[in-house]
Amino acid sequence: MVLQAEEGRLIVAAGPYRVLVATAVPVERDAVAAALDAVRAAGGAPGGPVVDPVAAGVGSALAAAATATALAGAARDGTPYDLVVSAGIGGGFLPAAPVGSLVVADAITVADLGAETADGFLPVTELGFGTVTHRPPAALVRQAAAATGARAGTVLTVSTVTGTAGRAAALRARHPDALAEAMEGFGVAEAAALHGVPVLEVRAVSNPVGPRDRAAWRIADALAALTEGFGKLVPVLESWRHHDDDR
Ligand SMILES: O=C(O)c1cccc(C(=O)CC[C@H]2O[C@@H](n3cnc4c(=O)[nH]cnc43)[C@H](O)[C@@H]2O)c1
Repeated sequence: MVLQAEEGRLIVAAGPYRVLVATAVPVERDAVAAALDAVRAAGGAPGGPVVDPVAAGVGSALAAAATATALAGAARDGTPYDLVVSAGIGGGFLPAAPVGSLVVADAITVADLGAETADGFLPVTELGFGTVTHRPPAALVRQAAAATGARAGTVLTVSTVTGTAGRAAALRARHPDALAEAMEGFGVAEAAALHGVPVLEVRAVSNPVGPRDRAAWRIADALAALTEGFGKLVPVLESWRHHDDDR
């Protein structure tokens, strides 16, 4: 039963399951909202989740702050979120993640939080601090990848967009399972972890990770892929529950 339906926001059932979708910029938020609108126009999703897309900002710090603020506000209002999704465009490592393809993170790893030494990069964990990887629920990742046709793998969070073949090779050498890089996932995941909420990251590939080539960007194609992918993800979010994750 559809209880409430608004532009850019899908509320299809009264249940407790609520999903916050944190994109970086408004065009990404709108791409997600378009998918939710399409689901609603097709008759809604009985028993489904409340899905709220927000533009949380570019970069890990702003994404973390905005996500934490949204989570805290919802909890304060008695409508806490059950899942956070970091969604948007990203760079894809070739050949595994070509432009226009979709990637679901089975690991959300910050690639450049640590220390540079004469012997190479040391992640912050080896300095005795914090964490460098958040792992989305495995069953949710499997189901999301199957439903959307996305590949599942590591999505790196970087502070600096990769712009050389050398940097791309170094990242792949350190993170052999990396399929994509973007700038917000780890911040969103840190905020979610702070609030005890599971996280998922979905990236539509807008450009290859490698030598800088602005002519090679396909942002419109990536946003279309994000909309299409999110439309297929909604039924997964409907059926998934955190306690299902040992399947
Ligand atoms: O100026 C450049 O060469 C350049 C290349 C790719 C992306 C940018 C951005 O400023 C976009 C940042 C924005 O989009 C996400 N994104 C998209 N592609 C990538 C990427 O290859 N590496 C990291 N982030 C990417 C990112 O999450 C930001 O929200 C500039």
